[in-house]
Amino acid sequence: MPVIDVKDLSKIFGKNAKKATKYLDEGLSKEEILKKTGNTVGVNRATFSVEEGEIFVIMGLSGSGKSTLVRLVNRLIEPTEGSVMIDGQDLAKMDNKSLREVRRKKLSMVFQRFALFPHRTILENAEFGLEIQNIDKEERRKKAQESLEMVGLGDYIHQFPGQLSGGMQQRVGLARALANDPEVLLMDEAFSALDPLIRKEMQDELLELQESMKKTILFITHDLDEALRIGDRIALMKDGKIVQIGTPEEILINPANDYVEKFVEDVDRSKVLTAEHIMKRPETVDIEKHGPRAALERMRKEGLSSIYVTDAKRNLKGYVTADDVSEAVKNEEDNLKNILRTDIVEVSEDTSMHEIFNVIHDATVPVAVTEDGRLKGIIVRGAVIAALSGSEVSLNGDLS
Ligand SMILES: Nc1ncnc2c1ncn2[C@@H]1O[C@H](COP(=O)(O)OP(=O)(O)OP(=O)(O)O)[C@@H](O)[C@H]1O
Repeated sequence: MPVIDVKDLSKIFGKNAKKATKYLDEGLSKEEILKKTGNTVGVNRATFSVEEGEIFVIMGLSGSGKSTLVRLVNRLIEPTEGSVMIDGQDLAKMDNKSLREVRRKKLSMVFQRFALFPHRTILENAEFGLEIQNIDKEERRKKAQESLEMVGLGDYIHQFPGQLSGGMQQRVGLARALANDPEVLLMDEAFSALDPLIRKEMQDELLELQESMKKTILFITHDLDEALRIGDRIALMKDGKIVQIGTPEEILINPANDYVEKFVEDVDRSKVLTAEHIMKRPETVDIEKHGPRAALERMRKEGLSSIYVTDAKRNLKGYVTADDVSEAVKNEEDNLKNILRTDIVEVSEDTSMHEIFNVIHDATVPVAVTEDGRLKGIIVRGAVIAALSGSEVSLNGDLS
């Protein structure tokens, strides 16, 4: 069951919501509806679900409806239509008390402007969420301190916000949200006020924290690079509508329409795509079963100038070239061992294209994708170039 399940969620601002909804059904644009009814379409029939432990990013330009959407998710604003389920519970069916409970215990919000109290210490700020839940002092101190330590502020707990840098203040905001130990973190442009370098640091830190804490995170941003960096999946919004939901790779490789394509046009693909997305199934021979003759036959059949060699368990042993194999056949050798070449660069599935590009740029050796020594795939030069330039190519199994 998804932790957050949103269906056909809409928000129309203004007094003529019914009429505006009708126009939406008729396919009128946000602008046309504003002209005709004076109402603003905040969110237009958004449907998505967020799985446990996932970082789901809502991304879009200013005014596309991100903040409205996140406020609908924690029901700070009432939807015009549609439903929000948190852990299978329908927010619309809750009375105020249960709603407050859900907001306090399950959902914690991290804001852009930190929203810290200037006259409270860092520790007192971090324990604020627990304080309003009437958790006793000792326990909330302990929890607040733990979460401050988690974000690397263990030594600053008695300082005041004004004594901390922007990045550190944002950590306090994060620690305050974490002290609640919520299931879901709602992060609304949480890093947008930070300098680019600090921002990147915070993104890294969030990803690192997430490795161990495995929260479900709904992250709002207008920054595409940020979305691509931290999102497991991204929902791209335009004029209140979600125009595409997908992993960063899906969005880059298969943009749903011209808008998305234009949007991602300038992205540095090499930083986002990894070996996994471009690796191909390799042709192999098994060194324990196949000699030069079998290898040669195989290469001729497939039109290859070289072929990978593994053992029966698919552990990568090396590769052999057609020339060497022909020679070995001529000399009636019965083993591939003597002609085995091992100058292969091994990468893992999550090695970035950027790194791979540097490798294939500098060397002519084949690149193999392995995991614990087992051959999972191969990287073909053409695929790297094609992926970086955004086009698809068809490939053969050649090593070059
Ligand atoms: N309270 C409101 N009353 C009327 N219109 C609103 C209200 N809140 C938001 N809107 C409108 O709804 C649309 C979506 O706004 P929203 O703030 O959700 O966008 P956003 O993507 O979060 O933008 P930003 O990044 O600038 O905050 C905009 O056209 C906005 O003008």
